[in-house]
Amino acid sequence: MTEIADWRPGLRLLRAALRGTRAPVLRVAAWSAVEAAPALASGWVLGRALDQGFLDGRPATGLAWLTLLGVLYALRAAAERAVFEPLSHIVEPLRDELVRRLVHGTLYAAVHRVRTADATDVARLTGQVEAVRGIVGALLRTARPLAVTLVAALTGLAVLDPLLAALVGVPLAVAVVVFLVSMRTVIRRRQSYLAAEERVAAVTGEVLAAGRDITALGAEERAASDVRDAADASVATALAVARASAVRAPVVLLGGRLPVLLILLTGPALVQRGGVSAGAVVGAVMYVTVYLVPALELMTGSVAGYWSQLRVLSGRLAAASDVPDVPGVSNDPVPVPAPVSVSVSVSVSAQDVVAEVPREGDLEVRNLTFAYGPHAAPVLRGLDLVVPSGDNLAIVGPSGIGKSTLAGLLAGVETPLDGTVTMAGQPVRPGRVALLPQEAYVFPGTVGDNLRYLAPDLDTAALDRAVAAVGARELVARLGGYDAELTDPAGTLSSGERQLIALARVYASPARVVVLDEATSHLDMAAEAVAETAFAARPGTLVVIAHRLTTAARARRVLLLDGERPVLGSHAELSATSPAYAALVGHWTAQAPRVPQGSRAGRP
Ligand SMILES: Nc1ncnc2c1ncn2[C@@H]1O[C@H](COP(=O)(O)OP(=O)(O)OP(=O)(O)O)[C@@H](O)[C@H]1O
Repeated sequence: MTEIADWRPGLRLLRAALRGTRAPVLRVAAWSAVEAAPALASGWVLGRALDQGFLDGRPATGLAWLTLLGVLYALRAAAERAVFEPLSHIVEPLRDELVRRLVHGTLYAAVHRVRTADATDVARLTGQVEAVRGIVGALLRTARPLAVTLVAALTGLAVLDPLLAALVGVPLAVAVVVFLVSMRTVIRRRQSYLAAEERVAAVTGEVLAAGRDITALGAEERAASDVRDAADASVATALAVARASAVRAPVVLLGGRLPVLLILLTGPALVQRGGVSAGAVVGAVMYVTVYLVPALELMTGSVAGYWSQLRVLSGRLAAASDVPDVPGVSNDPVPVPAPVSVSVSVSVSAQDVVAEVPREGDLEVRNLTFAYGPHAAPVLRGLDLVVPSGDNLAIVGPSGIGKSTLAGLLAGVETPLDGTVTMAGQPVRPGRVALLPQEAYVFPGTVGDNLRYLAPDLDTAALDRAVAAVGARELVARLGGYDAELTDPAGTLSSGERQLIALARVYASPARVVVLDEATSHLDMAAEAVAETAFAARPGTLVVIAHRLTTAARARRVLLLDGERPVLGSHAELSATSPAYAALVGHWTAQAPRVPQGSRAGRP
């Protein structure tokens, strides 16, 4: 048997989603009080009209009381009209907030793989949000006046005559208890019904999507019987819900009709004995027939249905929008996911770097913090670093630690979340610093156009020197010289050839700082050595994201990004002092030398 799902997460979700609607809720409460006025006063006023007016031979007094009743009804009509506007201010934001939480929770689940989630889920769940919105709206329109009516009518009855109130109250209380107990069964069966409905949708979806395969395998019978079984189970659960809901009839009989019968049977005797007036008996009957019975019918009918649906649906939405609490991070109003990327807190020690006094042309990094997105964990945090003009710095570290991110920040193509990257006191910007990524871009045009892209006025002699320096002379000659047309560089040049052209282009550029982010990865080791040595000898600063031991060994200094504290030093120093660096060197050494990937002759 299905267990009733815990209702609390759903309730918490609804409460959280309704936060911020205090003002309209207060307005609804105020109008509800006005709406309740006739239910509170009607039986009592009718009793007075009879006892002090019509039965006492003073019809004018009786009419005056009835006029008061008319005024109360007019007020209620006004209140019923006025309450719609604040109701919409509760229900509409509820929908928006639920959708927001749901999409967030589903994205979180997809990113962190804590639950299976896809776009279909979001679509299905947003449909359920619409249902919840509709139900909350309906409950506010029905259950709210029902509750105030019940309370008001019972209060009015107790004031009118405590004995008659007891005659009504006892069977009513028993009926309410019976009803609440039966609600558990209704809710449980409704859960089964919802699950069965979803199963029908799932099975039907599978069969429709696999139609061709089913036909090819001759499995039509099997598929049809799967769908039939699911549909039969759904019908059975729907009938079970209907049977459980049928308890409403005895509840209304017990809590509504029986009290009327009791009043009518005992009323004349009570009046004759004295103490209870005829007006009070008529007033009590009015309370029960005009207010309590319809309220009970509503409570056991549509309100019970709405209520059980709301419990089931909000529980499901709560599960789908669930995002675990991250300490120190608020899930509300904008929930923050746990870190997606590998994060590292980077702070190069003062002795290592900050002691260097920056000079003109130095690249200066201060308290640099960067994250991909406002809610992602920082990839770099609090990094301080000075790269002196003319330096040759290799950045090393495990994959995903943030080397390329730092390269982008040094070149000014990424914007820090906090802190600065400056040259001569000015924030770096692309142009003064050239960043060469792993994927070299060669565009259709002449070889010369590509090489002069960053230095359009460069003379041929200077271009020759750049091409020779990075080791691209053979390639340029093979392509037909500077005027040779490259119509489809992506298709005709290998990755290594494209890297050589890009290296020559950056070498020839006026950039004072060059950042090579694995820009020689497709060259063989000899070609890489030529290019890196050329850049090291080039006036200006060189920063290389290193993927080989040789690159780190060639650099003047090495910045190791790993764990909480990055380390800076020469290759020899780090090899001797940093276990993490020694481990990385060991890893590089163990790797077989790469097969040349077409730096000169080879094609990918
Ligand atoms: N555009 C991006 N959006 C979100 N996260 C990113 C993005 N680029 C990188 N990251 C994440 O930031 C972290 C650092 O990435 P980065 O590419 O800087 O590392 P890396 O040390 O250069 O790695 P590798 O050596 O594999 O190139 C990684 O966890 C990565 O998944």
